[in-house]
Amino acid sequence: MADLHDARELDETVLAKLDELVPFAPLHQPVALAFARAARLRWPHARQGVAFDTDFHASLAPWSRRLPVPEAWDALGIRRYGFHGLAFASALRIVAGHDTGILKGRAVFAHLGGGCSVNAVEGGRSRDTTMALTPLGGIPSPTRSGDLDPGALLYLLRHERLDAQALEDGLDRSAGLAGIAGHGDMRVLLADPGPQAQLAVELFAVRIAQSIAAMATGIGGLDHVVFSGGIGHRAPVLRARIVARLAWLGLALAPDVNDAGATRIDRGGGPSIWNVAIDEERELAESALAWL
Ligand SMILES: Nc1ncnc2c1ncn2[C@@H]1O[C@H](COP(=O)(O)OP(=O)(O)O)[C@@H](O)[C@H]1O
Ligand SMILES: CC(=O)OP(=O)(O)O
Ligand SMILES: [Mg+2]
Repeated sequence: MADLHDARELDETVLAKLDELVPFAPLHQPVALAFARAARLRWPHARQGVAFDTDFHASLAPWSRRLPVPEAWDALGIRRYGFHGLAFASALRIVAGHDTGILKGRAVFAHLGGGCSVNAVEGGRSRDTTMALTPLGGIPSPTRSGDLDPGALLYLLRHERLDAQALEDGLDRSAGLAGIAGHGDMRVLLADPGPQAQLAVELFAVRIAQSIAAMATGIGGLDHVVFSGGIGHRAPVLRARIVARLAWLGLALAPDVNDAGATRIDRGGGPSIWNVAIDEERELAESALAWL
């Protein structure tokens, strides 16, 4: 994984390396590779390129990259790589179009979609991020657990005799919001007054607010907060619940502007707060242009 950085030609050698990474992202990698192979069959004479969702995180701080595991596991590649790099790059590009200050300041990005992660960016470079080796780590997502006590997995393996497939199914597809409330659609959960739906939303909002504060701590402060993704961009109520928990950091929304779904949504005076419709495909295309 370590040598797959910059965008490049997608040839058979790179495809074979990407096949080896399927175990790290079972929800994502098989779909992306099937699509790439179908495109090769359909357009055999076209040149095909690839850009990596982890690439934005090549600049992670050493204390973020290294996981606190035995040295021998680190040598196996058990490290933080981070994901949603195309999403964060797009969000950064959009906000920089309004305020170039974000390229010099301390920013925390909350990308809340099918998968959710929070990212610390200092001077335009990623320094820390909540997802780690796989898109299962970090904050909870609609159907993924996020971080757990690793002892819980040992207990399930050893005493409940769950195998790796059962753990993967549970953690990737039946956990997160869906684990608590039975399904992971934030639209439905926000409209559901039932206790399980409310617990799921509250847990989600608190964990994200905590992660924003934690990410800010790693980069020594907070000048900008940026929301993106299907939930982050489309659910003003959730943004309000998250930001309300960060008032002690000086964050304050302008409620009308937030409800209207505007791009800049803070009240002024504290860190700026942004709400952006990202374009991951454009980031892919920009990477491809750089490679060509
Ligand atoms: N109006 C909305 N309010 C709250 N959540 C929404 C809204 N629209 C979409 N979502 C949620 O956004 C998520 C999908 O986010 P998106 O970034 O589009 O997905 P993906 O990561 O799969 O590309 C789904 O969990 C969906 O429930
Ligand atoms: C990397 C990742 O988790 O992507 P998504 O949020 O689109 O599932
Ligand atoms: Mg996504």
